[in-house]
Formats: sequence, structure tokens, C-alpha cells
Amino acid sequence: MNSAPHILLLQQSLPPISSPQNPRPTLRPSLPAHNSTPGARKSTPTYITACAKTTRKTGGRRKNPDDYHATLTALNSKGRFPRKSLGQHYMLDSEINDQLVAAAEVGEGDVVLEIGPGTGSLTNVLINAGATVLAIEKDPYMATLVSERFGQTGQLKVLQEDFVKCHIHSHMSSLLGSIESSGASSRHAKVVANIPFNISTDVVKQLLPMGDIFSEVVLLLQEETAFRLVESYLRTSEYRPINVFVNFYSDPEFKFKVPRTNFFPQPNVDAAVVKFRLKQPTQYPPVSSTKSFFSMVNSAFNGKRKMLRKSLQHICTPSEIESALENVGRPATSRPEELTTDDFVKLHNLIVKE
Ligand SMILES: C[S@@+](CC[C@H](N)C(=O)[O-])C[C@H]1O[C@@H](n2cnc3c(N)ncnc32)[C@H](O)[C@@H]1O
Repeated sequence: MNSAPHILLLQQSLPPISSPQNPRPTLRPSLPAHNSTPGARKSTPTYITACAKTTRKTGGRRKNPDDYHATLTALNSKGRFPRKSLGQHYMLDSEINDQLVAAAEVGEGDVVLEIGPGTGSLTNVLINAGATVLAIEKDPYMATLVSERFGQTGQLKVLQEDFVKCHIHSHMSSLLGSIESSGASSRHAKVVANIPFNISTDVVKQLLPMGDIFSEVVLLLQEETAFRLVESYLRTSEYRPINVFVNFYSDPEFKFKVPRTNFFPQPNVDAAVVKFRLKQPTQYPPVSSTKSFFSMVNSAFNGKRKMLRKSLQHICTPSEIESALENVGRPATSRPEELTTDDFVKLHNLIVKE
């Protein structure tokens, strides 16, 4: 007998899941076998009970193929329940997936990287838009599920790997190469993904410097992360090296907020969509070495409360830093949070000799 966990779906007399009065329920494990009804067989699987029904689209609007019940049914088919460690919060509103795909302007013939396809709700919209999708999924069960769901289309390649560890540049280059050699146009690929919040920084750090293969990266992130990456302003304590990094490699844009009630299970925070338009390598600000540039930026912020003429003393003398700042058009007493990405580039080129 299969002892894998299942999801028991109660379809009757269920409260709506998206109203504030009826917060979306969470999956909860039933009592373990030793607490179950006397006489129950020992091999009874651990049931997960979900007490909710989805809001259905009516009045001529199309039905969401990835609503609450469909998501649970898909998980149940593999005996799965959402895993917190994998950031598994599934999107229930296909209109938000439509907006994600529209934000990246995905169209016929595009090649798209999706990180964490899960049950395939976003993958479905991407495929319907005419894209060929490379999906990286860490959870082997979800990788199988999404392969089975779209295997027939010929528009999906699934890699069961951890995105953080995989060689995404070479995977994507070889996919683009094979599409090109089949006679199709060789446009840049795009990234569209509802990613697990715990790998957001890794994803941004890996993908943004890949302007040679990607033109846009559209990510559904934790709202706070989205603000931190896009709307941290000069002279505030939120302004960090990551902002210099993001602006060096891309033009970021905050697109829209996604309330937490749209996910199952519901996370503790809201989300938001950010679009990064990647710069091509020829458009990067001119520095002799990106390694020494970001190392200088990090050093500058390490001494956050210090003036640059102190925190960058390991590179050159305070008076050399003061005159370089003057050259950049900044006061000799400048602190890191007062410099734009362009200012840092100019400062680097004046003080770092290689
Ligand atoms: C937030 S869910 C999104 C699922 C689906 N895209 C959706 O919108 O409903 C994140 C997905 O990423 C997968 N995942 C988590 N960590 C991953 C990693 N390091 N590499 C690749 N996939 C990962 C999870 O298994 C899960 O399917």
C-alpha cells in the first residue's frame, strides 16, 4: 500500500478563501496514526486536510485552470504538500500570471527561463503565449508533475536542479544555440518567475550580469525585497551595495503589488513584481574590472558611518580620495550613501590603478 502523504480535499460547505473575513486556510496535518479512530489500519497515510473552496470566475470570464482546487488536486496526484523549506507558495490567480507574462512582453517564439514552475500555473500562461520554456525545479516531484503536464507541447524543457547551483548560462546558451540552428531567430531569452523568497538575492546576483543572453528578468518577489532593490534612495539607510549592483547591470522597475491572499499556502508577507531590463555588456558603465569595482563599493559601505576618505584608505591616501571626490563633483566629506552608481564608477576609475 502506498504510504505517501495525500491531500484530502473537502469540497462541501467550504468557506471562500480570498475574503478578509475568511483568510485562506492552511494545509494542516491530520492526527497521526496512533491518535486515529480505534481499529484503523496502521498503514493509514498521513492525511493533510484543506478546508476551503476557491472563488470561481463567472459571468463569461474564463475559468482559472490553476485555481485552489486544481492546485490541490495536482499536489495530491503526487502525494505532496507544500514545503516551507522550498518556498512553495503556489499562485492561485491566473490573471496575475497573465500580468507577469505581459510585463515581460512574452510573445510567439520567445525563449523563457522559469525558476520553480511548481504545478505549472505560470508555465501554462508562458506556453500559451507561444514561448519555449526552460524550467528549473528543485523538487523532483514538481519537476515530474510539470513535465507530465506539458510534455506533449514540445515547448518545455525541465531541469530538475537547484537553481543556485546550476550552470544556468551554459544551459540557456545551448538552448538558444539549438533554437538558432533550427532556423528560428536568435533573440535574447527572458526570465519570468514566481521564485521562492529565500533565493531572491541569489537569483538577482546570478541573472542580472547575464545581459548577453537575457533581455528582461521579471520576478515575483517578497514586497519588501522588491522595494529594497528598486526604491532604495540615495541618502537613506536602505541604500546598499546591492542597489549599485542592480543599477550597474539593469534598469529596474517596480510593476505591481501582489497581496498574500493570492498564494496557497498563504505566506506571512505580501509580494510584488519587479521588471529588470538588462543592459547589454557593451552598455555597462566603463570600469577596468567589475571585480575591483564591486570590491571598492563593498568596502565603502562596510564603513557605512565613515567618510569615503577613511573607508577607502586601503586603496589610496585620504587626500587622493578627497581630490577624486572633488573631480566627481562630490564633497570631500562624502559618505557611501551619497554616491550614485555613476559617481562610484568615476571614483573607481580615478583611484583604482590596475
Ligand atoms: C513560490 S513557488 C512557485 C510555484 C509556481 N511557479 C507558482 O507560481 O505557483 C516556488 C517554486 O520553486 C521551487 N524551488 C524552490 N527552491 C528552488 C531552487 N533552489 N531551485 C529551483 N526551484 C526551486 C519550489 O519547489 C516551488 O515549485
